[in-house]
Amino acid sequence: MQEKIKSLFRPTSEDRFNIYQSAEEAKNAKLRNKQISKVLKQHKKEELKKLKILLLGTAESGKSTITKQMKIIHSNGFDMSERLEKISDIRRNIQQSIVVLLSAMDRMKIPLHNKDNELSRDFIMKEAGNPESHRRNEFLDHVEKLWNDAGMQECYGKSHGFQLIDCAKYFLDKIPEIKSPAYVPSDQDILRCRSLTTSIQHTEFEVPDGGHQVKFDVYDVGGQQGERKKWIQVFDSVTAIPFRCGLFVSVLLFINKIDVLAEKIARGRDIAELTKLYPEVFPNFEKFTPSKSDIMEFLEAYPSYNNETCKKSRSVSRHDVHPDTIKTAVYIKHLFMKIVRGELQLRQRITQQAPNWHDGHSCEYFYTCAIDTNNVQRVLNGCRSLIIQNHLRRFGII
Ligand SMILES: Nc1nc2c(ncn2[C@@H]2O[C@H](COP(=O)(O)OP(=O)(O)OP(=O)(O)O)[C@@H](O)[C@H]2O)c(=O)[nH]1
Ligand SMILES: [Mg+2]
Repeated sequence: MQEKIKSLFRPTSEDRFNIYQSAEEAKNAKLRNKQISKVLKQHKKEELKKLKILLLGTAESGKSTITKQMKIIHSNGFDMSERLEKISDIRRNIQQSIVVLLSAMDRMKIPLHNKDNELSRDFIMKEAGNPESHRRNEFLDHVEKLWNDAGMQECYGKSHGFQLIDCAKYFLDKIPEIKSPAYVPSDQDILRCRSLTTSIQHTEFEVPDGGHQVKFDVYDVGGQQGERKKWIQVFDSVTAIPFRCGLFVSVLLFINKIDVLAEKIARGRDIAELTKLYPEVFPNFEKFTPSKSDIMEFLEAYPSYNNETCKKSRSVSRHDVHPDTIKTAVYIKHLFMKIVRGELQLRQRITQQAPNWHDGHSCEYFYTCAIDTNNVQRVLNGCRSLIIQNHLRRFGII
């Protein structure tokens, strides 16, 4: 389409001087004008049916996991070759996890319970820098022995105190299955697998809405600091005329990994202690008390096998959710909403450039657990209506 528009705009020699020598030339110019209007109209019509979504967030915040869920929910999911391709990433996740755990054991002076496993530890640490060793089953045999060691389990119990990827336990528990030559990663394995994004990933899919198909263009970018300079490229493409809608479209805040938060708190992570270390970033955490409606809203979003029962009873407590989990998630939500509304000053260098950057944005929040397809499906349904409404409003349709 863009090519078509460009070709129509390509100036002829008459256009350059804007002088029409004859009635014939004037007629031709009029005709081309008409063609341009027609193409632009058509383009606008097509753009109306297309919604561009940009997923932004820090590294490991779950952007690619949300994109994978969109593929599962709205596209055809993953075919066999895509599944098999994930095996080496999964094995790499296992290698990364066990090396981090062994280093932590060393630091915390936790010995291996079974002395025979020291051979396995030496093997793994010797191979730590070898990018190919995860491919060998011998490697996984050693990891399996180590993971079953009581000393290793003690170290894992203290893992809230050091940086370990979220999928470590999930894949370490699955080594016997992963070692099998018949292993094919399931949807859940793919969702759990960590591989950092280093280029802009573009996914398209269509969603039925009110009797017609709405096209979604989703851009997933890398969240690591070195990757963030690439974000501007995507902003450019979504804001360029006639894709201008991108810049002022709704901001949807996903407060993700609520299950990880719950698990860390259950394993002894003291959030009050943590927030005290960064009082400027987390002001007044200790004094904060979530309202009854805040609590109910969080519990409704929190994944559970009997969520329906919870919703019906409109309960403000649940035996499987620690009060600190609710307090922390709701606190984070309030913090972000204050920032978006401009009620809380961000650091100087951000506010200096655009003090009213939040003007013109609508911001909605969702508590999410990106590895849970039911949760994401519910959240995406809510987002879809909001995005479509804002989009139509922008084009003056409603
Ligand atoms: N338990 C749990 N794990 C999650 C959740 N969301 C993402 N993860 C895991 O967190 C890890 C990182 O997720 P990604 O989707 O790769 O993160 P990202 O934001 O794309 O990271 P970059 O590409 O580096 O910017 C993966 O192992 C995911 O399975 C969640 O809600 N709960
Ligand atoms: Mg990613």
